[in-house]
Amino acid sequence: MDYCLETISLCKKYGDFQALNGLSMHIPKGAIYGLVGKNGAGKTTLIRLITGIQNPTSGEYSLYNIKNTDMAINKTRRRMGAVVETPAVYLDMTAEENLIMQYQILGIPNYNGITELLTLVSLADCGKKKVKDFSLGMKQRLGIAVALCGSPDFLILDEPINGLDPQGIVEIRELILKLNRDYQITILISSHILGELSKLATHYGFVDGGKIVKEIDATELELNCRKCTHLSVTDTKALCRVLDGLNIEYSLTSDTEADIFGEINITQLTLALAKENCEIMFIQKRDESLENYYMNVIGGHTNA
Ligand SMILES: Nc1ncnc2c1ncn2[C@@H]1O[C@H](COP(=O)(O)OP(=O)(O)OP(=O)(O)O)[C@@H](O)[C@H]1O
Repeated sequence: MDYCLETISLCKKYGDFQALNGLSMHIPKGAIYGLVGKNGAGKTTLIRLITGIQNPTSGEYSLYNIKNTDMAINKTRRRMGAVVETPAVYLDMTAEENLIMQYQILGIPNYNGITELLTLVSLADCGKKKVKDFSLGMKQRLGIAVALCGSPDFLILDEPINGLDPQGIVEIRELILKLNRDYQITILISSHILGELSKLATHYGFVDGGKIVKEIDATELELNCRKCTHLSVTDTKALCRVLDGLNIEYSLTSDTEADIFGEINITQLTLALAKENCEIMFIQKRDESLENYYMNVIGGHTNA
């Protein structure tokens, strides 16, 4: 497998505190890798190490097969863009000025790409506006544009949707998908908002107590998780008779509600229930699978 980033037993100590405790992870090229973990699990620490903001206490990592101890790592890091913690933007400058400044820092001789970048992050009409007047979502998108200035093929986003409203979340999601699909950018997203991650990620790493406790790709996760159809009916006894007759697995969750596992034919079920004078009041496909899976994986582990 061709990895964009591989870490081997990474450790980071802050004084006596072991923030990373032998973390090994593998991000395939082209992936959207969801780094999932509760507060304090070590996500930001990992990102600080791989972006070169801090050094590991022990262990190593390779970026595009270049080890962190290799002299070439600084050059290779230029293939990486990152938004760590809060977007690195200057509030008293306009969006355009922020991008010009980043171009200058990177030594890019002309500013031709700036209009395209602003368009890409849906800020084309706001280039001349001061960032202090931006919404949080706009600041986050500008932060991503700044991270994209050097045309990286690996983008790291630390909790990119924290604090955003639903519209802001959709805009960031669409941008991430576009960068991955149209620009072939590998993306690492740290988040604890599982429902949102599950709409994006092709791979997951579950981190707890400073180490990865499980890595899994989205297809494997799908196979491991049970989707269910949740429904509310007027008569659960009738529902049980019908489901038993159809040999369908289910679980009653209240006097009127049940979860049905596996694929069901809704028409067949509705007709069978009607014959028993039972009506369906409410029906919904549920996909809490990632959350359940996460709880099972994390269960039994505690922070170091
Ligand atoms: N500079 C530091 N000095 C001491 N301890 C630190 C330092 N930075 C982080 N830690 C501790 O290391 C642990 C991991 O922190 P980290 O920020 O990596 O977690 P996280 O998974 O990103 O959590 P969150 O979602 O809250 O940002 C935490 O217990 C934190 O208190």
